[in-house]
Amino acid sequence: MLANEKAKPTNNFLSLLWRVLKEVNDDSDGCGQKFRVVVVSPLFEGKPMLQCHKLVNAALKDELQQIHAFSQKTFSPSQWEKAQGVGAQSAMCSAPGKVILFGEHSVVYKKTAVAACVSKRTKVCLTAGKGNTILMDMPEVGLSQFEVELPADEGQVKGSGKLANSLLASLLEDPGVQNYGTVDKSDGTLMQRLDWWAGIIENNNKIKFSEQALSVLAYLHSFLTPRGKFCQGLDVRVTSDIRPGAGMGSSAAYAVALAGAFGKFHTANLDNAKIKELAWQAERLVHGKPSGLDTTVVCDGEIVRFPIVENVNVPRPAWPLRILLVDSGVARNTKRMVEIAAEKLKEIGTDILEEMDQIAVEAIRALTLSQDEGYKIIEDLVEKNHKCLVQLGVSHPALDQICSTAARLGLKAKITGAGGGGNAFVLLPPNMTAEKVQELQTAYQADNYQSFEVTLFGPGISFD
Ligand SMILES: Nc1ncnc2c1ncn2[C@@H]1O[C@H](COP(=O)(O)OP(=O)(O)OP(=O)(O)O)[C@@H](O)[C@H]1O
Ligand SMILES: C[C@@](O)(CCO)CC(=O)[O-]
Repeated sequence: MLANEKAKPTNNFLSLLWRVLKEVNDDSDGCGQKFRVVVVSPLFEGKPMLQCHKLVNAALKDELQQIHAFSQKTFSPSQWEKAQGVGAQSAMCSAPGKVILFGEHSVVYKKTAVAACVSKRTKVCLTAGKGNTILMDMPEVGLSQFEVELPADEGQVKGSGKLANSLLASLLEDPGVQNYGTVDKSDGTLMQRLDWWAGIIENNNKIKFSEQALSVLAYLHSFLTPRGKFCQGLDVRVTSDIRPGAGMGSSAAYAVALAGAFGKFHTANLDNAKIKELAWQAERLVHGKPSGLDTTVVCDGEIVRFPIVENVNVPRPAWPLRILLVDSGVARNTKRMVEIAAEKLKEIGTDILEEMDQIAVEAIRALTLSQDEGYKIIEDLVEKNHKCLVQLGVSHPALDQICSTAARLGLKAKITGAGGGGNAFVLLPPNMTAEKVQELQTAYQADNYQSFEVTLFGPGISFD
């Protein structure tokens, strides 16, 4: 049996292998003692086959004692790509979610923000499909086995024109788009392709709340396919453990992974700057006015200050920066929340944006200080930033309740992301014990809020 996501191995040995293997073939009829495996690792780069096999055998020394038969094929990533014909056949890319520590909303007005990526990820797999069918699986947004039959040849690509024109009006007018070499407003073929996709979005009754997701796909597909064949079947599978619309950057992770996967599929060798640009454009379809913070942190990983200041990196603090994410369970959409903040700013004036900028700048400084000094400052800034977000009108009674519970227990909390629902985070003291964290979580559970301590920092975009 060829192992795939559905047939994910359950016993310990196979689960361990799963992280490094491309394929596990269980030939044992269920007894778990006979396996053929394919291992792809950068450790094999430049090494003879025998040496690679020895590395695998050494890594699995204990497990191999319990197995009757074990055969392996080893590849370095470049050998694997060659063997697979990647670029023509398949491409995979994943990106993490993020937590905005300070500066959401004010960053839309070019004020300073700081965000870190988290260990939860979204993965996009593209595989050349059969015939002309595009098959999409995006369970996170309720699209499963969504099929689009492409015309047999390019000459038959004709659209209705309505939605495509409005998409194009907002996208192609932007000078950012022009930086991507293949986009040319006067390119009739490109316009027709986008128009055709837009027609599919408008006319298919299977698409309800997930229009945005498909729009993003449509956009990227249209823009990147000039490098490939437009009328070509494709399986698109998006898997994710980031809940959409909860402030954890699901749309950025999706957009970055999609841009990376399409770039790879068409062997376009996009660098991170191009991937970020494409992902930002895709986010424009979802948000309307994204700052670029989310796509930047999700692509670059670790922790970023935004807008980027050249030669200024934000290092991870030398002490454990710990947060508990608490999900209000209230759905909202970022685009609407950005509009609400904009309306509020007209009413209360823009001085608050300067205050929010200073909070983020001070936070970046505090992260470089010692634990005792830095943590105290960060605590204070969490409270101040949350108050500003409340003034901007992007809180919600559930988020207020989450922050009051934290306050009752002597802790500081704030909205993270667009607000209006989604998550808040509670800043955890660096030395807080597991029992105390559990007590806090139990308090949230009593109010029906799910919570979890999230792992901050770590890698951004990945093609493994
Ligand atoms: N796994 C996914 N598959 C397909 N589309 C997704 C996926 N995750 C997110 N999206 C798209 O992103 C939209 C959610 O974006 P939105 O900006 O409202 O929330 P968010 O990114 O989770 O929150 P925030 O921007 O505050 O961090 C979904 O409606 C969908 O269009
Ligand atoms: C609300 C916002 O600041 C963050 C959403 O994660 C919007 C943006 O930066 O684009």
